[in-house]
Amino acid sequence: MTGREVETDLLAAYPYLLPQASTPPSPPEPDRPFDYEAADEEREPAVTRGPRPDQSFDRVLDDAFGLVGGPAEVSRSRNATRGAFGDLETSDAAAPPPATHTGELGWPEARAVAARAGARPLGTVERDAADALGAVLAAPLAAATHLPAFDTSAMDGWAVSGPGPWRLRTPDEGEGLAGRPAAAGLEDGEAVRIATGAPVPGGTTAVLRREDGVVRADGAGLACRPGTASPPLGRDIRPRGQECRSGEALLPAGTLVTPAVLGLTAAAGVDRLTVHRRPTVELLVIGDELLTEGPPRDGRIRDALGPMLPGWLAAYGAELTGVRRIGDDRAALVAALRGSRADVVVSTGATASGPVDFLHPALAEIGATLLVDGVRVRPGHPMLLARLPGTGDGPRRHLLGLPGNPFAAAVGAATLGEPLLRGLGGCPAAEPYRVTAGADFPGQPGHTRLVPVALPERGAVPLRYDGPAMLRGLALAEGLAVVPPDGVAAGRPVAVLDVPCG
Ligand SMILES: Nc1nc2c(c(=O)[nH]1)N[C@H]1C(S)=C(S)[C@@H](COP(=O)(O)OP(=O)(O)OC[C@H]3O[C@@H](n4cnc5c(N)ncnc54)[C@H](O)[C@@H]3O)O[C@H]1N2
Ligand code: MOO
Repeated sequence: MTGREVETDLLAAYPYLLPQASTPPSPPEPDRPFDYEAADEEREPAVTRGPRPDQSFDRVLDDAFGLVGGPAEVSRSRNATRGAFGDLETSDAAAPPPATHTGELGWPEARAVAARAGARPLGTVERDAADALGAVLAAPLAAATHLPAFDTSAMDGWAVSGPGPWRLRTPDEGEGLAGRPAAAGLEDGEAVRIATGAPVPGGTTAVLRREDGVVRADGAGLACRPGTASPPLGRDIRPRGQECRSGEALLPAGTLVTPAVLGLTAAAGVDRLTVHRRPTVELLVIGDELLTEGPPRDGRIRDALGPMLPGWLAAYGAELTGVRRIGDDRAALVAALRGSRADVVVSTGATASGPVDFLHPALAEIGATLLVDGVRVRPGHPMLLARLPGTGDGPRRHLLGLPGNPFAAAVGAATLGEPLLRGLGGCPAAEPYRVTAGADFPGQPGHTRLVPVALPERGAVPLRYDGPAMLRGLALAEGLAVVPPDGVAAGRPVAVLDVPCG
């Protein structure tokens, strides 16, 4: 990269910004290895199998459930599909269609399918507030007290009654301290020392701040600092019920329980919360080549997704029950899928069609139903979503299959994992927000691109090292730009998804 390619100010702030799209590619630098990822991307065909972009969404959904082909095939599969996806309306009774490759969906349609799969929350539970962090309120949070619970001093100083000067009570007569009952009521013309947070005594008309009062030499009198007036009625008193009344709804159902919500819950005197049950997730990291420590060696590489995905999935509302590593072994994969009790099994790798990519055959073997089988997105197109076979009256269970390439896996989690997990946890997926594009974002015909971006003042700017197997761009990203097939020109709005950072 040369200084000509990147604006100097942005380069200083974000050393990994992508060069401007209009800039011609620079020749390989002698000390840099050949960029196989970029070369692969260039060789990719513009459009892959799957429905054409102009097809209606209904048609796209039909394709997703294997309803492609002639009328006979449609009528054969229709019922099975109702039992599967539209589990939306019906039971597990109908036999699911086999888990074979179907058609890729467009990015918005795939997200919509994942959102529908998660549309019915898993039920509500009552929890100690501290255990509800990350869950979603299933009932409004109602205050168990007025807030403040009593008239409270907002400053250190003196509670005074009427205009000064005042007779100052001695410490022996009692002072106003936080955590103690209010001092005895004040007569007109009396004052008593008081601390921030202490209940103000009856008869108080204002609090005089410590820096605004002067105590007489004998300690028995108090006056305002020379040149200042007595504080007006109510000054520096927080009146009882200023923030809320007892029983008042402070937060609506559907609110995510954040650390601030826990603080408000405690302040309002509430100990237990009714929340939507968070979906339990088991992470299956698949691949013989994966190491869990040390540098890559003997053709093996480090597992990047075991360390990365738990935080991402938790940010989407998942309650992780475990990370299991399995080799490229179909029987082990089938056993892991059959053995898991998690609401959502998230797997990494084995989605493509390599000799040991066993996810599709394993799903077919256990009778899973493919809801999404590939998405027209770069990277991450082999991602998939399947419904796992029925568990009687229990809640529906799903398999989210993320591609093995690490950035592709992140794109899969953001595309399908977010709407699925948030929905199951009782909270709709966050809509992408709009940001001005700070550079041209070239499109890829027929495909959506998810691009890691920095968000400097001038708008969203793509980061370098965004190849499917790379995490260097993502690790610096403040968002993921959703670039439609025809691209976004600099100065136009571009949709951006949050990158979990918790
Ligand atoms: N003939 C085709 N081959 C491939 C296609 C295709 O359409 N036709 N798609 C490519 C794309 S795109 C992707 S993405 C990958 C998806 O592969 P899999 O999901 O089957 O994953 P693997 O083959 O197991 O691994 C791919 C790649 O990622 C590395 N990997 C896997 N897991 C991890 C991990 N936990 N941490 C770090 N790296 C991981 C793995 O070593 C491979 O290099 O398929 C393409 N092929
Ligand atoms: O190369 Mo793949 O686009 O999904 O990572």
